[in-house]
Parts: sequence; structure tokens; C-alpha cells
Amino acid sequence: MTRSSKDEKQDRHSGDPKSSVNALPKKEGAGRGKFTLGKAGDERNASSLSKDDPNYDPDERRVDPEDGASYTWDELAAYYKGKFKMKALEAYWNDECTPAKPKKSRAKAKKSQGPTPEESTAKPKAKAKAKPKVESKRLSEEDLGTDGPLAKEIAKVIPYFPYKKLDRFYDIGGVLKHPKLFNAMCSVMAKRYRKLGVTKILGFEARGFLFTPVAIKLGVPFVMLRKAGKMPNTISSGPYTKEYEGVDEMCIQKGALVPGDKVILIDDLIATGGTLCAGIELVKACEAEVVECSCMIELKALKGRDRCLKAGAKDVWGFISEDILGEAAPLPDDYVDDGKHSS
Ligand SMILES: O=P(O)(O)OC[C@H]1O[C@H](OP(=O)(O)OP(=O)(O)O)[C@H](O)[C@@H]1O
Ligand SMILES: Nc1ncnc2[nH]cnc12
Repeated sequence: MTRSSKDEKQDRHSGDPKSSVNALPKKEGAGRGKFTLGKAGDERNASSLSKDDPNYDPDERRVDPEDGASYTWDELAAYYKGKFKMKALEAYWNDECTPAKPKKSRAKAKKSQGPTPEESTAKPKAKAKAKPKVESKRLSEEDLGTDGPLAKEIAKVIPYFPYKKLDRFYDIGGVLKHPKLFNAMCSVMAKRYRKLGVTKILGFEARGFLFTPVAIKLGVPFVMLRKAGKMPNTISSGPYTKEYEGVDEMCIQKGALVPGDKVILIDDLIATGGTLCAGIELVKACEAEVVECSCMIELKALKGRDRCLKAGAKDVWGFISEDILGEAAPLPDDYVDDGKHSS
């Protein structure tokens, strides 16, 4: 059984590929105003995201794909309290609910006043009245797969440039202009690792750091792997090379991992695998285990995957292959390759 099909089995809902991946089961009596917030102060208890939790932002609103309306975490937690386990609800908030567009007037009002007590009790009613509307993108089973529909959507916004003397340097800055798409990317990764007992996510300087939301969604620490000379008290890999010229050295802080940690190494892209192998070396030096090397893009022809497996990673996963990356960036007449190596 593959990892993803194992995940499918453990999901709460049907194997219908058209069905939503993480949708909460349909609610009995939902939308009829039966639910109350309970006693004042209960809202906080309903939430497992406490005030001290770095994920907790009382003003953040997300769209619930069940009805297309937006809620704060407290409103959502209060609404579903007693109906679903908090862990399931947290996963739903992180993976399925999408950031809500702030309404101009509400955003301004919030800035000056903050939420009123009336607002927090009014929302379940608003939820009851909200008409279903498809506003957010829900992940289908196909979306989770390499080169699937979601991967294709993301690939379309990652153009390549002639850069650093490569014909095709993929500019992943393109996907960052599309927050919903990038959130979906991180949700795919989080979903993939949710049931594997992962204890830490490790990301590589610099573009690997973009994937901190995966660790946040999983509720595990994110550990920075940085190039030499950027943080104190480190251990260092040996020198390594990449697809383009120059030599780097990767570092981890002493004590960042403990023996037995099960980690995912995340990066935006695997080419020769030099970077990931440096990370694998560091994880092994800490007596921890690389469950998987996880990359948004895999340039398969460069066979980085084989290098990583040989170096000791249990698995390597890429979401987007070069088969679906084909957008050449339009180049201005005065374009020059201004790529320089940092070291
Ligand atoms: O598989 P490889 O051949 O090792 O190449 C992949 C690495 O190259 C890039 O990092 P790089 O350090 O060049 O740049 P960044 O600092 O912009 O992330 C990319 O983000 C990967 O980490
Ligand atoms: N072809 C490529 N595009 C973007 N980043 C890279 N890092 C290594 N090879 C790369």
C-alpha cells in the first residue's frame, strides 16, 4: 500500500475521488440556529488553539467550505463543539478552510475597535443563514497526486528564466503571488505527513523556509537548515554542489534534533540532490531519521532522488515534474542573466 492510499483509508469519508478530502461529516440540524455558544468564556475552552499558541490569531477569518461563509477560529470551534474532535477540527481549519478576503469596512472597523461581544455571539446565526456557495478550492484526491490538477495549476504560475547559466531556472516566486494556491500546496504536504508520526519539519535556506506553514498546519516545530556562518552553535555538513556553480555548506543548530526524531526535509526544488543530501547527512549525525524528502518541484532527469535514497532518506516525493512545467517567462529586450552565487 502506498503512503497516500494508506491515508485515504484512514480518512473519515468516502473514497469517491470527487468528494472533498477533509470535509467534516454533514451536520445534523446544522444551519437551524440550534447551536449556542454556551456560557460567556466557554468560547476559549472550546478552542484547542490557546492564546499562547503561535497559530492563534483571534481576528483571523477563514472561509468554511461547508457553507462558503467566513469565521474566526473561536466561532468555528464553538459552532462545531461537541460534534467533532478538536484535532479533526484543527486539521479542517488548517487544511480546508481558506483565508477570507477582508471586507474593507470590517477590516477598518476591526483595526480601530476589535471584535465586539455581539459579534462573537451573532456569528453562529450568520452561519445558520449563510447560503452555500463555492468560494474556496477544496482538495480532491486527484489534487494530492504528483502532476495532478492542482500541480498543473501551480506549474502554470512558475515560469522559467535563462538564469545562473541554466536554460531553465524555475522562478517559484510566481506561486507566492497566489496565496490560495500556495496554501493548497502546503495543505497537500501537511496532509501527506499528518499520520506518519513526524516530529519536526526541516527546511533549507532560503526557499525551503517558505514552507513553514506545513509545520504550522501539523503543529510540529520547523527547524532551519542554514548555509554556513548564518547562525550560532551549529554543526555543519561537508561542502556540496548544486545544479549551478558554487559550493555551499549546510548547518543545523546543536540540539535542534534529538535522537529518534522523525523528520521531513522540505525544499522548493530538487535538482541534483546535493542540498538534500547535505541535510540527510546532518539528520543522520543527530541520530534522527529522514522519513521523506519533500519537494514542490522535482527535476527528475538530474536523478537527485537516487542520490537521496542512497544517502539514507526513506523516500523522496516531488509534486510537480518538468513534464508539466513549460512556461517560459517573457523576457524584456534588456534582459541579462544577473545570477550570482552567494559564496
Ligand atoms: O538539488 P540541488 O542541485 O542541490 O539544487 C536544489 C537547491 O538549489 C536551490 O537552492 P539555492 O541554495 O541555490 O538557493 P536559495 O538560497 O535561493 O534557496 C533550491 O532552493 C534547492 O535548495
Ligand atoms: N533549475 C533550477 N531552477 C530553480 N532553482 C534551482 N535550484 C537548482 N536548480 C534549479
